[in-house]
Amino acid sequence: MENTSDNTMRIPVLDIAGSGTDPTVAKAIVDAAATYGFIYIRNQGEDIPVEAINNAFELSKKFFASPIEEKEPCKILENNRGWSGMHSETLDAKHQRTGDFKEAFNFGEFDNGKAQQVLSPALANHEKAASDFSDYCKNLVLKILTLFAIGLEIDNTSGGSEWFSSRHKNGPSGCTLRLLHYPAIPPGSDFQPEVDIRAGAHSDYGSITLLFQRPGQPGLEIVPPSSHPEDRADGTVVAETQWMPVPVFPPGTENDPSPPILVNIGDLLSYWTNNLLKSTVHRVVFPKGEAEGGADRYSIAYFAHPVSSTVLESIPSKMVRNLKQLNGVGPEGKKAITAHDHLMGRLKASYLDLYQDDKDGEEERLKETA
Ligand SMILES: O=C(O)CCC(=O)C(=O)O
Ligand SMILES: [Fe+2]
Repeated sequence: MENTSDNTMRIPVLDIAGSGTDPTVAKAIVDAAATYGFIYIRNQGEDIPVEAINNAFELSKKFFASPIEEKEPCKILENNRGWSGMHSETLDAKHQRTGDFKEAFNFGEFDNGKAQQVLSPALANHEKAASDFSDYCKNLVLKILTLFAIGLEIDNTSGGSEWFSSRHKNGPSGCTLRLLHYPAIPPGSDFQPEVDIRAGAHSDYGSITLLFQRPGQPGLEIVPPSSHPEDRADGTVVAETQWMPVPVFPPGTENDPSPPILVNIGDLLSYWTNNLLKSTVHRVVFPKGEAEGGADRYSIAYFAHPVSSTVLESIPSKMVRNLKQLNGVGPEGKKAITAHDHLMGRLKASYLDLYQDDKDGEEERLKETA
């Protein structure tokens, strides 16, 4: 692990433009995912045009600035699509006194450029742009998954470099494009800086997440996997969780036309790889020392999931299989579950309210979204 002079660890910054199947880059990306669970992908516009990212953020601003009467009709449903208002989500219920200081809008998968859900007027006017952005994200995900398969040396006879990417294509999945808005604190609110948080500590659910941040809007923090008590080789226990800030522009990228895209591993891919790739806990905090009220923060996340019917079977990679006894996490020797089962398990744990009165209609709806 790379240690910097101020004793913080640095998430690696990789440039994968033009390196579709380069084994050296593939090894580097697997290493980063196994050590940190987070990777910066430098973005100079080759994989996702800078303009497409800027436009997506403009659309996000327009949507969140629109009146509540326009947002209400697209409120989030059991299918995980739609708008969730301030404090409606509590990502770390054990430690939060109130819900996250954020609102969000989830787009599910598009079908031929059309959203399969209710859109507010602000979004409906730019449906095609949102769909194109979602496609850019998906293509970058497939490229990264190809590099993972190469880096993990998946048997060629079993699918080789296509092993993950082929399981993320040609079928409905839980892939979600999420716009996020963390408003400045309105004067007179009962915001408590010591306890309140923009997004509580959590890990993501799917295979990988792409995260887009804006210049001048920091706040993301991670718990590096190596600082977990169980990972300490000398057996010492870390008394407090070690949070490490994740800058928007890490060293070397300051002059890039757009911040690097953060890629992080979700719970499903961590499970699938017997915890070789790490699903890292992260959160979003209010920047310290900011003027009272602070500033709005916007981010965009693309949560990639395998096709819902994908069986999370053992991965034909020696690197992964060698870990099967070590971590006690993973599909080896367990009843096979699908990507859909895995996602539903995680969603239910986080959104109890949404699923509580839901016993009867549940089966039907699960079939619809599967
Ligand atoms: O806004 C961010 O920077 C992170 C958001 C996030 O972690 C999430 O939505 O899962
Ligand atoms: Fe997250």
